[in-house]
Amino acid sequence: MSSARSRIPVSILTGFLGAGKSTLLNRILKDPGTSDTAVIINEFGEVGIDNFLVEASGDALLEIANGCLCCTVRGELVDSLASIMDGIQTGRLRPIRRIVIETTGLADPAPVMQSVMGNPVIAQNFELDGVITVIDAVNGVSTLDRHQEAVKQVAVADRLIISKQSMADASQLAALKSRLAALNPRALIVDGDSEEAGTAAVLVNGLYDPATKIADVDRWLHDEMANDAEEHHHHNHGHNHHDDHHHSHEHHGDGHHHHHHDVNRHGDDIRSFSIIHDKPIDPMAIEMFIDLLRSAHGEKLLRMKAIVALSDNPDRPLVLHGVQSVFHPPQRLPKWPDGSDRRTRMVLITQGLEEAFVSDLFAAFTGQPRVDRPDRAALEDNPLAVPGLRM
Ligand SMILES: Nc1nc2c(ncn2[C@@H]2O[C@H](COP(=O)(O)OP(=O)(O)OP(=O)(O)O)[C@@H](O)[C@H]2O)c(=O)[nH]1
Repeated sequence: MSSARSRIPVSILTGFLGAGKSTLLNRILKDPGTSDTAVIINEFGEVGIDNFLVEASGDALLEIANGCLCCTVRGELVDSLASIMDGIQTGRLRPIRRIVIETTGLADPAPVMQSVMGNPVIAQNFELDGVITVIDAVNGVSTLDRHQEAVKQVAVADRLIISKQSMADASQLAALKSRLAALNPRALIVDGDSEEAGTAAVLVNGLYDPATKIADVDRWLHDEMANDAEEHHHHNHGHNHHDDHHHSHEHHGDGHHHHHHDVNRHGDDIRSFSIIHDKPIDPMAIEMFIDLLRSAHGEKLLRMKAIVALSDNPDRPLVLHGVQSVFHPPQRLPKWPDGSDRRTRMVLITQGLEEAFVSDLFAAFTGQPRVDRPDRAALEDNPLAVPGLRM
């Protein structure tokens, strides 16, 4: 497997939090043209949720959890690719014709691309075929204004897929398109609602060619190469485990990241944490919890994903998706995806919003008493009793 012709193409699917990457991937994977495609998913929160929302089957799906592909688990990406290669060569895996890597919404795509292009062993067997970036038609422009990662994701793309067009108006869409054209004039723009967007062909882009991108991309990729050279000594950074029920992965310059270029990579105040709850929750309580969170701090809520056990019918969990202050209509699943674990699991990615605020609010609504915090009855009477809720 060392000749250039037999290298396996790798497509990177990226896009900001909640843009619609998993939704698109699910559609693409239904195309028979992807039957020999393996999928690597990187989950940013510490509770696996994406792995059962993406409907790939069996050994063709690998999940890299507990960290972000672009920094903490970069080595794992290389390991995953190596193990896929080994599996094919030893016959443990059926032959694979393409790999899709779905990055987290906050991933800086440059180091992910660099892992494929820059590692000599990996580059012998795999080639980066292209970057597909999903952009949400409703939140796209404001996301690009606020998040450098999103700008990078757009700038490096070979194909830009605009999702949620039916939810946007014509002027929003026009503004987004002109912004995209300025950032990346060469990328193909595809309507996420079109049939084309859900086909295997979308994954095929031809070799990534830094020379055809705007100058900034060259610089990021160049920076990553320089950083790689100095990174070899130290790339183990730990996670911040609080207690059994709340885990956080904080991306800020507090010493988690021992190599300087990772400091502030995701901005000072972006954090990810999860909430797990054992008992079914009253539907009204969850609704009020979401409403309060959203009305008070919607802008700071970069992403929320949850599967919730409701007390009215605990056999049919509720799936919640929030992106900034936009919440998609909740979906009631016919049954639990993985029979054994029926706990409520919630992953939040916030910017400038403390975990304690969210977990205290959740505790108040689910009847777990906390010292010095209003309980649910008090909150229903007077929502402004929540500390931090007054704007
Ligand atoms: N109306 C509409 N909704 C969409 C579209 N694409 C995605 N969604 C909804 O947007 C929400 C987020 O979609 P996901 O596919 O989970 O987004 P993601 O980019 O994988 O999210 P992360 O993994 O958190 O980064 C879900 O509720 C989807 O149903 C679209 O084209 N139109």
